[in-house]
Amino acid sequence: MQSINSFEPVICIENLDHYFGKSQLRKQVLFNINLKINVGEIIIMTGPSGSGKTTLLTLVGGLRSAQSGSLRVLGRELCGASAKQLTQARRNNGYIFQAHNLHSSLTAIQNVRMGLELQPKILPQEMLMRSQAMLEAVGLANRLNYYPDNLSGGQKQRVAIARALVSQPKIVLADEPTAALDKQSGRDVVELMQKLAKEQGCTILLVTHDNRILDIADRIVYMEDGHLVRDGVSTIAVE
Ligand SMILES: Nc1ncnc2c1ncn2[C@@H]1O[C@H](COP(=O)(O)OP(=O)(O)OP(=O)(O)O)[C@@H](O)[C@H]1O
Repeated sequence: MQSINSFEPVICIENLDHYFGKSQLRKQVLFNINLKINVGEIIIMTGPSGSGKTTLLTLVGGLRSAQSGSLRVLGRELCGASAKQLTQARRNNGYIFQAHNLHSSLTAIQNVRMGLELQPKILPQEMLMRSQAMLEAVGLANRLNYYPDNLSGGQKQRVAIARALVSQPKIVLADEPTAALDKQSGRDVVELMQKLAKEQGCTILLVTHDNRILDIADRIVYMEDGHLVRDGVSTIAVE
């Protein structure tokens, strides 16, 4: 197995194309994407609806197979990777989605604990302790045994963040994490992600339409019609 050295970007995308559908219905949705993301960077990917942001995020996350070009994540080539290799790659990632995807029949702490289920060799007691510590870190120490239905939107998204980060993933992939939140909750959630990620030294790739959070990024990449048209340092100020 290849391993990443400290000089290699965490995510290295070269000449990546992607197609959906077969034969006459085949449609190209990503065109010659090139992007390098370094350890600890927070990258926001933005651009119009249908421009290919989620497709690119899911490819990086090993949630779908890369077909053409090169996509190296933590030193592993995902283009042409087997299902087993993709499963392996997914274990290094934390995922946060717009609709938090919490299990409604599990309490906050049980949901967070799910984030550790795939990790080998963690004792049940340690799982609980780490889940509790993570919920404390996101300000939910007094909500450990609440079910999602009894939490606000912002609190649910904080549980989802705790679940994504409890395994101390090297990469966090977030798709519209603030879309369902009001302005203040959205800001709180991304600032929390930023703080925890900096503490853990993890890299964040975040897709958003939310202009109010662009300033948390180290770099913003802009997608249009399947092309990555801009890649630059964040200079955006929040009103
Ligand atoms: N499973 C799929 N099968 C076929 N086409 C798809 C599939 N998923 C996405 N597409 C198409 O690929 C293109 C890119 O979609 P994608 O969801 O990546 O865009 P996006 O920039 O994330 O959009 P949004 O901001 O609305 O979420 C669109 O034309 C979409 O219709």
